[in-house]
Amino acid sequence: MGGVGNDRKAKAAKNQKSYFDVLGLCCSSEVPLIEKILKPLDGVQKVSVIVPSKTVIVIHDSLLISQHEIAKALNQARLEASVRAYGTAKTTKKWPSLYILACGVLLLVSLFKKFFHPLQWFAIAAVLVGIPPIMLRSIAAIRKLTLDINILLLIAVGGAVAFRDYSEAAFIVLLFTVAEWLESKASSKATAGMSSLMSMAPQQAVLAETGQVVDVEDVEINTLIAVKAGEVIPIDGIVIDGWSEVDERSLTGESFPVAKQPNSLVWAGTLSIDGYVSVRTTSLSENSAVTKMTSLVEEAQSSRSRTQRLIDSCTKYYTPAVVIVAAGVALIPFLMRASNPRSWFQLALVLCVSACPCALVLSTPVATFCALLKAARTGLLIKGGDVLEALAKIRVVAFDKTGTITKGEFTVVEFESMSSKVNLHTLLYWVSSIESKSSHPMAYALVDHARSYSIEPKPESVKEFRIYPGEGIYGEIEGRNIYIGNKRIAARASSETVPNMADMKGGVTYGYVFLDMIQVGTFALSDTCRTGAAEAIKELKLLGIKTAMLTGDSTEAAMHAHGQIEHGMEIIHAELLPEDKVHLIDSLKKREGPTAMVGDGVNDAPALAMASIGISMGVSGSAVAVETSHIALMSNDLRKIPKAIRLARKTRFKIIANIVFSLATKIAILAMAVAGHPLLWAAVLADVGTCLLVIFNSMTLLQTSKPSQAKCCSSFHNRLKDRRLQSPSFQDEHCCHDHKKAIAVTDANHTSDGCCMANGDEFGRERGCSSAEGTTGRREIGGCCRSHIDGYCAGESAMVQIPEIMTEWKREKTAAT
Ligand SMILES: Nc1ncnc2c1ncn2[C@@H]1O[C@H](COP(=O)(O)OP(=O)(O)OP(=O)(O)O)[C@@H](O)[C@H]1O
Ligand SMILES: [Mg+2]
Ligand SMILES: [Zn+2]
Repeated sequence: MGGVGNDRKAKAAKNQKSYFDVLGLCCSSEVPLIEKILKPLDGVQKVSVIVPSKTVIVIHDSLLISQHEIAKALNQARLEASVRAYGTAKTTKKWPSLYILACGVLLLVSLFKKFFHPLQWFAIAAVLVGIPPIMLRSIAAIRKLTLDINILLLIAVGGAVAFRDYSEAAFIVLLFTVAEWLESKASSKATAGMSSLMSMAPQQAVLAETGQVVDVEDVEINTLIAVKAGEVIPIDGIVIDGWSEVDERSLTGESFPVAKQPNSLVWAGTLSIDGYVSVRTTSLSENSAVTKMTSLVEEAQSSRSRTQRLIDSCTKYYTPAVVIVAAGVALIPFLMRASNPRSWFQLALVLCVSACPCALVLSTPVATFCALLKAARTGLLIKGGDVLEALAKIRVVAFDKTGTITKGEFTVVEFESMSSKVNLHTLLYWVSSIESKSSHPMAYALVDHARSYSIEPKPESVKEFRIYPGEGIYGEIEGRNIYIGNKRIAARASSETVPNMADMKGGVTYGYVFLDMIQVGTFALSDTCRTGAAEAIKELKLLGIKTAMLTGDSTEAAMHAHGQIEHGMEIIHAELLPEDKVHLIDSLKKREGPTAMVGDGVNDAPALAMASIGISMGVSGSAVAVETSHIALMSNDLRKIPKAIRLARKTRFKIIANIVFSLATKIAILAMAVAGHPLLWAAVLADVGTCLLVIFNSMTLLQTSKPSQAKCCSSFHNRLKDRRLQSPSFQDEHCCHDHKKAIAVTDANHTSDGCCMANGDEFGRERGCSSAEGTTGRREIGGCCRSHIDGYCAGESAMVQIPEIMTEWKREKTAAT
């Protein structure tokens, strides 16, 4: 490890990010308190508070202030803070504390005062046992000049005691402490989800050459690391040697293992199930996809959505206003010597308790948090509550073609020299050398094609290189000017009109090679649509959303892709320049309403930025696209898009329900109080009860919605875990049979699980495994023909999804031979 690594480490050690579990954080009204405590401290740079999971994240200079000092500062305000060890979820209080229990028992005893009057004093004891934490937090809040629920509650309890309603006072204290405990239990579930995101990547890596174990922060780019079966990959990289199956669920949400061989990309935080691989790292640990993902989820948490900002600014005035009114209600009749100051006083206390806006304040962030967490777990990175809100309103989804609807993995169908002066070998050498400087998906295919003729491209011999977006490329090699691209580049290179090749063959992308104004070559490329693209478009239609295809490719290629996705698109535009895409998105936005754009970032980053919501094809997409987009698909499964929209709509519904519910209860309690029934205990119950209900209502977003999928997958995972204990009989087939219907219609994962029987024609067509083949006795495994498996490995190279069933089959086969 060189000096750079040490420097970086020194820097990292200085600016530390620490996580604290703050159990005493009961509602958003305490956020300002925490900020007021921490911000003035020396060395504290940034404080973000995640209310739903009771987490405080502090970026601080570890030389100036330690984690423990920060925790201590929080604990002085009785916030029950503790430093969260890396990646561990906090241990939740399974049982309420002894104080809460004692408070409850004492209150119960006091209820027998009717039989023996002095028992009423037990209620006072109950208050005394239960109130200290509330009192201490109130003192801290008063010191920082903030008004929070603890103070309001203290006033209410004080009032009840003043009226000698000892049981009522005790009841309020008990209600509040029990509710707090329940809340912390509920939020721990959310925290667990969050820390499982955080702890995905291990902190140490094994160097492949020496076997030495080092901290991941010390591992530099291009270091060889070793990953054994059962280990989690520590840093993003590329497989150099070995073979393994990797469970990428943590990152992509896909629950099927992915086969990795040399040249496959692997991601930090994913689990190597079997085999051994050595990996050359391609990023620093702090830049790996999973680290970015967690920091984005965190950022999304601390950035507030529009609804939330609105609520926050309202409640800023609400609490003080209600407290002032309450004071007026209590004091004015008293000063005016009204006949019954007691009932006025009670009304004032009810008002006071109702001044706590916690349920309303929680209504958006908890729902947003749960939705974002749920999304992240399914391989969807949504950057913030605002995006979620906008997503629910989307009317049109526009798709880029190459690399988005199609895989962007071209194969060269034809490559011909058209001039007697240039032989094929030379032409391939020129073309591949120039193309090796381009990152267009077509370029990779052409370079590979040349390699298949044992021609090694030499990018260093290309003198001048230019990219014409939407047209092609230009390069000077060995003193010759060469243009490669579509009809447009042909027009640029020469004044002659080129023959329209699409008339001759159909449906593939055609290219031209020009040498000094003369056409010297043609080529034809083909690409296949992604699995699930057709389904995704159908789903969007069901949601009432229009779909559009915007492509820079030829009309023929666009129509060909359109045919493959069952003619589902409503709007198609081909032969677009990057700026045309931007204009089209703009006009779609004006004409149809909020428009989302899905792209891979090759030439469509400006369109992604113009769209109401830019969705990028995740890990395989370009880095720019992932940065500029609002949503990133961690796996390239387009079916995640309708899923995301459903989630967004559901979240919006939950938020509205939360707001209506929390406002309605407040209004009901206030109305009753004004009408002459000031029920203090009911006001407290309504306050803490709505808080809890809002949390539980939002947490239902975390649940998995499809029971059929859950069933099949969970049995799959159980087998994955202890597969060695299980007999290798093919229960998979069984599973697929059982879930046949559900799988064929709904489940994203199962189409790739090697179960063609269930998926019949569709599968066969997509994988090049016709049903005819299937029936001619080649169905060797789980009802899948053999050519199918090969098709898998060949077709999807890096992102192959070889299901367990196939591995097991392979293993059995090797055992047999
Ligand atoms: N490096 C290249 N080599 C050969 N042809 C190219 C190259 N780059 C672009 N072209 C030609 O220009 C056309 C338009 O390219 P552009 O990148 O705008 O769109 P695309 O990626 O093919 O399609 P989409 O817009 O759907 O992603 C391509 O279809 C291709 O014919
Ligand atoms: Mg593209
Ligand atoms: Zn409250």
